[in-house]
Amino acid sequence: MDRVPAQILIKCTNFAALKHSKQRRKDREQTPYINHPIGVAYILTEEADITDLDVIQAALLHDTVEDTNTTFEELEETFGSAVTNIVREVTDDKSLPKAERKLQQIEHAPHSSPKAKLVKLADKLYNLRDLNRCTPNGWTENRVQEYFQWSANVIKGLRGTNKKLECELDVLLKQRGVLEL
Ligand SMILES: Nc1nc2c(ncn2[C@@H]2O[C@H](COP(=O)(O)OP(=O)(O)O)[C@@H](OP(=O)(O)OP(=O)(O)O)[C@H]2O)c(=O)[nH]1
Repeated sequence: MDRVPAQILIKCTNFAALKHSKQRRKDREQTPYINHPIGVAYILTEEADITDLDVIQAALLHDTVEDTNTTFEELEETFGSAVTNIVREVTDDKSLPKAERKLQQIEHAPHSSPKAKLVKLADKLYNLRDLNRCTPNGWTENRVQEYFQWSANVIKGLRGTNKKLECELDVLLKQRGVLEL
């Protein structure tokens, strides 16, 4: 029997919640990590009017391989290749040194698929808003500013994908006086 959207989305949400269950965000309140992927999916549905189920599923699952013991094979078996390939596109290679990883995001952004670009734009929007809400433990003001600048360089390669998300990001970048290099 065909599964309806509610079943598909709750399956993803439950999978991500179990995988991220022991993780917390870096903010003072140590917010449960799952708030982030759910928030990214929420930005896509509520602010960007995205209804594509593959995109919403990928948003819910986008940090499972990068930040938990989840493998791409596990995602393929559980959610299929369309969703897994989007997650693959937005997953950093954590075996690389951080500077290299950050550079790769800038380089890969313009070559991503439109669906992966949507997830990336919403991910960046969530993280930049989060930085304005609360500075992560141990971050200096300079590190926050550097994160905004680096994000602007990634966002440059994602443009032409979704007007609403890009406008929201522009407001945040402008407030910080950040220009795209
Ligand atoms: N703003 C903010 N970010 C937090 C918080 N807790 C965890 N993060 C995560 O931290 C990452 C940014 O921190 P960095 O020091 O630059 O990167 P790293 O954790 O990957 O080494 C983001 O990872 P990411 O999702 O992989 O995104 P990206 O930075 O690679 O795009 C973000 O989701 C928080 O409280 N506030």
